[in-house]
Amino acid sequence: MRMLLIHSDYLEYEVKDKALKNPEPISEEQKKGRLDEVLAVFISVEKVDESNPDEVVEKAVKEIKDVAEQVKAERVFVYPFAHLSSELAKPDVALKVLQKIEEKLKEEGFEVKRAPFGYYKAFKLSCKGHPLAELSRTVVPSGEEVS
Ligand SMILES: Nc1ncnc2c1ncn2[C@@H]1O[C@H](CO)[C@@H](NC(=O)[C@@H](N)CO)[C@H]1O
Repeated sequence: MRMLLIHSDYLEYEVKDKALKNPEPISEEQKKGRLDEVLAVFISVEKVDESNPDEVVEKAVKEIKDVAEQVKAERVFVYPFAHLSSELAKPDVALKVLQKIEEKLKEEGFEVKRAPFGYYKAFKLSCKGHPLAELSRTVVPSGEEVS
């Protein structure tokens, strides 16, 4: 899994079109979303993660929590982003992983939104620009190699 973490004044998105034949079903309300004072986490779930999705969820949540504590962010925006890897996991696995990351971050006490999966989306982001505002992390199941 590849993650790009951007500490932001805000992130907002608007769903534009289907990017998959069967995207995640969403309500009218989910077609737009915004969070202020947020750690935006753009995530590409990778094929290597398919060998142990639950473990990669745990590792990702740990990394996100660690960065959120460093930048003092209480909100997290989980953003499916298929552009950080050329070895993507299948959509059904990827969606489940992203849903679990969202769920576990909420259990940790964060306010969390997750952008809809399987769509083209317009988005606006205001990066804060401090030294820890732009970070990347890679997590893989134990025993797998980071490519
Ligand atoms: N392995 C994967 N990891 C993360 N997201 C994934 C994925 N496989 C499919 N998606 C989702 O389907 C859209 C089309 O690839 C993706 N859409 C996007 O990445 C938008 N930024 C538009 O390009 C994403 O929602």
